[in-house]
Amino acid sequence: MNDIRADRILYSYTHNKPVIKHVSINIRSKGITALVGDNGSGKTTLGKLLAGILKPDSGQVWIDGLASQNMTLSDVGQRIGYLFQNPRKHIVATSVREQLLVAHELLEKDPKEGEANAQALLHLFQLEHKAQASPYTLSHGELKRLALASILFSKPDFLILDEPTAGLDHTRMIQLSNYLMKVHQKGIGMVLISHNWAFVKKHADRIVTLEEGKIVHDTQSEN
Ligand SMILES: Nc1ncnc2c1ncn2[C@@H]1O[C@H](COP(=O)(O)OP(=O)(O)OP(=O)(O)O)[C@@H](O)[C@H]1O
Repeated sequence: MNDIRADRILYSYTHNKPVIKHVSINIRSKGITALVGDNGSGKTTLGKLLAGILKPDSGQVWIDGLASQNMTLSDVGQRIGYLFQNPRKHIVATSVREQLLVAHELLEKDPKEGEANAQALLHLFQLEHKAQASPYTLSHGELKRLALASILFSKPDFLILDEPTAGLDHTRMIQLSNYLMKVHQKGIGMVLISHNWAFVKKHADRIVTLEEGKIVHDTQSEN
């Protein structure tokens, strides 16, 4: 996948109150970029704009060379996996296993291949014992892992993860770290939106700081 590029994007939820103010940024498709900043500085909004979930009021976001305005959610979903801050937003099925397979079935792909992929992800995210359980009975950490697994199921080229460590205990956080490193080694770049400084320092090769809807720092990390 090519880089994601934002050109002077402006975005308001409420008329004339922009929360993203003429932001330009080029996100390298193989890198790990952290978006940091205070609560309300616009990180989630910028993440959704870069993911093509929100469309800018003015300016342009280019995803893999295509203008986000002209892309459907399915177009962007095939390229970018977006993890919502609230993992419940991902749940569309009545069992953990089904949650992973649902996109595959919708696309009418080979069931055997889907089953093998689901099994591998359940194993990786230590959810095998919950395969038949309802997603609504999972703990927050389990739900977060399921949400990540369901994003990765469709093998996106790029990930945008909004607060991936929130609600995870130390052990789960280390597991997530290890997993993201494996994903990155496969050439998948990501944007990490996070308040977890240790996590950001460990993974990001670039740290972009937002303040009131503007980029105020953009630094390469020592990684
Ligand atoms: N759906 C919405 N409707 C109206 N205003 C919104 C909406 N979502 C966010 N905002 C406002 O937009 C601004 C930026 O919010 P955003 O969630 O992007 O910030 P953030 O940096 O991700 O914050 P946090 O660290 O708390 O997650 C805030 O002032 C917020 O109140």
